[in-house]
Amino acid sequence: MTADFLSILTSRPLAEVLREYPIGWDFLANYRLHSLGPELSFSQALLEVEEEALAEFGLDRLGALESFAEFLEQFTPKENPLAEVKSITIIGGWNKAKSPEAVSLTISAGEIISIVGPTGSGKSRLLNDIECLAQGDTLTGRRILVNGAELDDLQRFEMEGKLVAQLSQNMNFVMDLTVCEFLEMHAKCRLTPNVGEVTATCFQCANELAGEKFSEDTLVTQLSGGQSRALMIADTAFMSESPIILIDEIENAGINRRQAIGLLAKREKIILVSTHDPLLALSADKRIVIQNGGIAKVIEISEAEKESLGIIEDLDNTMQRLRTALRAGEVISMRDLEEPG
Ligand SMILES: Nc1ncnc2c1ncn2[C@@H]1O[C@H](COP(=O)(O)OP(=O)(O)OP(=O)(O)O)[C@@H](O)[C@H]1O
Repeated sequence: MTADFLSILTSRPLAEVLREYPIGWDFLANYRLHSLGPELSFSQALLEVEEEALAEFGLDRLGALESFAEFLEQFTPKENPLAEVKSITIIGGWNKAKSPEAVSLTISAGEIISIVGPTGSGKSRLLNDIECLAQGDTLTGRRILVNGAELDDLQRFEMEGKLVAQLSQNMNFVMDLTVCEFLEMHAKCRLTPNVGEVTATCFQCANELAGEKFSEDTLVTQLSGGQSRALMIADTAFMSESPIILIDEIENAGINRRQAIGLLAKREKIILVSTHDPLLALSADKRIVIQNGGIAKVIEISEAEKESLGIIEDLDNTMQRLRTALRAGEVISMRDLEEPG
């Protein structure tokens, strides 16, 4: 791969290389080479640079060429085979009573699956099995296939941590960055092209999801729980390469939950949401019902259930309105309950 970049740097005009790999400007700036002739190849342009100028950085011409090639290799996103995750399949294990789960469920990219069940029934356990790509070695005995195939230990090790992004209830930021700096840092770390455009989109989208607006200059440590969740959802939707998103409880986050889930699904990701919230449970394509540690049913959301979403949304809006009114110190009257959402 470095050899490919050596060949690019010796054959193609520098301007063209920098258009394709803008990160190269950082290297040139670091070595005070930013005013090299753009119409020449990097190796030709180097001939015009004083040897002493390079020696200052402990380099000769060949060293500078090799360093630039290595730099470009290091900071160029590699093809991500995980982006090609088209489906996962959950092969049932057993429930807490050791009865088998008679399930083989395939979930495709772009599908939303909700997971419902009583408290303590095993919803988070199912999310954990998916996150660790269980191969019959967790207490449920489940196996998770990727694109229909079992994973060997090496593939599992390579994929673990990259396949799945978890959005959990509590988001605590530890760095004192502004929202803008935080998004930019993420975009750069993930080698996202068009950093400015992506961070602007993320910011706008997070603000649409959050109940209360915040500015680009707000410190992330000062965001409310709901605002933090909204920021992380937008960040995951636009910048994360993980093809699977696991969401554990967002009902109390004070954000537009349906819009958030829809946004993630639009990015052709596999979404699993563990929830006690009827609005979220019915906004999915299918729902998994967990009982006593096992998958008891998989229900396809019917047209009739989808039709009921309008009424549930009205009820939900009424609850939101009451919350807002109570927070603002208002007194609730029967009219508040009757008003349409
Ligand atoms: N099939 C199983 N066999 C044995 N133990 C299980 C099984 N499934 C879940 N458990 C265990 O049951 C406990 C409760 O499970 P879990 O935390 O996943 O429940 P939950 O549905 O997410 O609860 P909540 O709604 O309160 O978040 C955990 O200790 C989990 O490891």
